[in-house]
Amino acid sequence: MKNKALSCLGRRKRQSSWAEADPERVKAAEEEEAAPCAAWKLPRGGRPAGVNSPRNRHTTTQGPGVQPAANRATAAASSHASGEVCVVGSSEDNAAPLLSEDMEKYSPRNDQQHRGGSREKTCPAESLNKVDSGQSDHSSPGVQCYPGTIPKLIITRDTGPGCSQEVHQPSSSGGCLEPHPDDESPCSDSGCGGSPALMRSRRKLSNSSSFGLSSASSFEESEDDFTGSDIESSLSPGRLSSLCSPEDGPANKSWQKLKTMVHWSPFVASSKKRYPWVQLAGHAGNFQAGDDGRVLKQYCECERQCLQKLKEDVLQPHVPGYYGVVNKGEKDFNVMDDLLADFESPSIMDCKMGSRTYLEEELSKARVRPRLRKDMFEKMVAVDPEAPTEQERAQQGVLKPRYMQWRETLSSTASLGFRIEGIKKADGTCNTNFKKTKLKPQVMKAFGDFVEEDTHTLKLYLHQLEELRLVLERSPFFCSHEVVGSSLLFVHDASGKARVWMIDFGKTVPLSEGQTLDHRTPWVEGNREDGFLWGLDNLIDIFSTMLSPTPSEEKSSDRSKED
Ligand SMILES: Nc1ncnc2c1ncn2[C@@H]1O[C@H](COP(=O)(O)OP(=O)(O)OP(=O)(O)O)[C@@H](O)[C@H]1O
Ligand SMILES: O=P(O)(O)O[C@@H]1[C@H](O)[C@H](O)[C@@H](OP(=O)(O)O)[C@H](OP(=O)(O)O)[C@H]1O
Repeated sequence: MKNKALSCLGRRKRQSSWAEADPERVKAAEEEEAAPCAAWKLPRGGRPAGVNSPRNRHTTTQGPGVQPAANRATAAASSHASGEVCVVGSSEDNAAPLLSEDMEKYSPRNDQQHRGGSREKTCPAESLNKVDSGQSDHSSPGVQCYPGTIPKLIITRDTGPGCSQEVHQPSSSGGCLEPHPDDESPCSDSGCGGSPALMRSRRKLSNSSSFGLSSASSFEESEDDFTGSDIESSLSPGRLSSLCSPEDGPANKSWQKLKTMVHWSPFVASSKKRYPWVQLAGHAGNFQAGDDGRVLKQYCECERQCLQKLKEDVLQPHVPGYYGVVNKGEKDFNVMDDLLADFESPSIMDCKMGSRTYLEEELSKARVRPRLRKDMFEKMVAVDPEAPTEQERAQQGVLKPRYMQWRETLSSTASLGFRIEGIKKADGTCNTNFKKTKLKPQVMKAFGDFVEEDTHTLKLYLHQLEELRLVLERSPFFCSHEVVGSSLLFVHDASGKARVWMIDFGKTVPLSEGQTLDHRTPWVEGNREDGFLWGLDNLIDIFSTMLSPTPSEEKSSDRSKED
């Protein structure tokens, strides 16, 4: 187990495509926003059970986070005058902007107890322990100053998809903060000072990343990325098929090759049967093939604890089965069910859940050790060259919370409580260009495309989501954990099966004894709410809307009844 910490530290993210949503589609979606129902055409189906159910308590685009977020922005704006605040996000964007003021003003009040819950070095909570041990008390709601230099956190002023503007205050530090390989939030690879950039830079850079391949990593190829040609020459059992989007621009040629391979040359991804393994999102190199329909995921203590606890929870049927830790080569892995194993040429979608994608402890850490992320700066520039502030440009780096918030407001995370990370369809095509998929009509289009506009599949998914919500609402595990960065994995195939599972517990951490979350209350730092159920409510609402007849369909149906 000596590599536990390293295994999480060493994770590396294959960058998503920079060539984001097709402007035509964005424009169309924006137009459709005005008439969302009409924008969506599915073969007509009956209104499924649960549609417009009173359970959908937060079924508007705005959701519960809007007002408080706006309030926070307003509050921050006034505090800004005092010189403590850095920048204020737009109140229209539904985001829950984290302000530097917030970072200093609030703190997770129950963290001491919370941290006691986790002893392992690799758990995010543990890294927070280290952070706080040398830190002054942040528990009072008054402005608490960390006795060091904290670069101002700059909040994206989001005026719509692809339209980022920032206002910024000069950093008190004035200088560039060097990334540091130490001080990492091990499990999450996050640390808000960022993943260990130096460590990362020692690794071979992903060719695929450079041209926008999203996250597809290799079985038994866990450390090295490969180019299209690498893959082509790797048509051997145990290799992973790497996928990218047809919209990825310069990668098109490689993508074509990959697509063809995926389509025609399935690899052995499991001894259970032959099929191409697909990793739609996440950190490259995190997965390897296991036996008997199982996969090995790079060890993370936090995730181990969750998967272990989930074996005893009502959520168990909705998460991958867990089979402990194995050591392979120099590394430890968590062994879990391969959720694709029982499908033939599955279509897969990964939706990252929640209104926030970083843990509260990551913020605490950022206060203590703010680190600039060059890789994140580059990812930001690739999507929107105008996004970084002058200062960030000068520093060629951004703080991780700033990047994460920018991603959240650019996509639907902040406004809907979930975002699409990637979609792979049965024909092998794969799209990970969803960074700017933010508006409901855009999301609906993506979902419609994913299910090939098949009402039956949509209904199955809706049913699964409603069932999952019921279970989540009574799950002891769920109410006692801050669930951040977890995804819903949607899988269906031509046989008529469609399933949804919850995956990725690398940033799911226990609350303090007796504390619970409802996962719908808007987040204010310290309350640890994650917006997971709010996002699920919105997902359910969207699936329901897609299955509802449009007003014109209703009219014509009324007319035919009259006739
Ligand atoms: N048990 C599983 N069975 C099948 N596919 C899986 C499973 N777990 C993960 N995947 C695939 O791998 C992708 C990434 O998974 P996951 O989110 O767990 O990785 P990660 O590296 O921890 O991601 P992140 O960067 O969000 O922390 C998913 O989108 C899915 O395609
Ligand atoms: O999707 P993108 O734009 O590539 O951005 C990544 C995404 O936000 C991941 O969720 C995050 O990993 P964690 O959730 O584990 O923090 C990763 O941080 P990282 O680079 O520090 O791993 C980011 O780079």
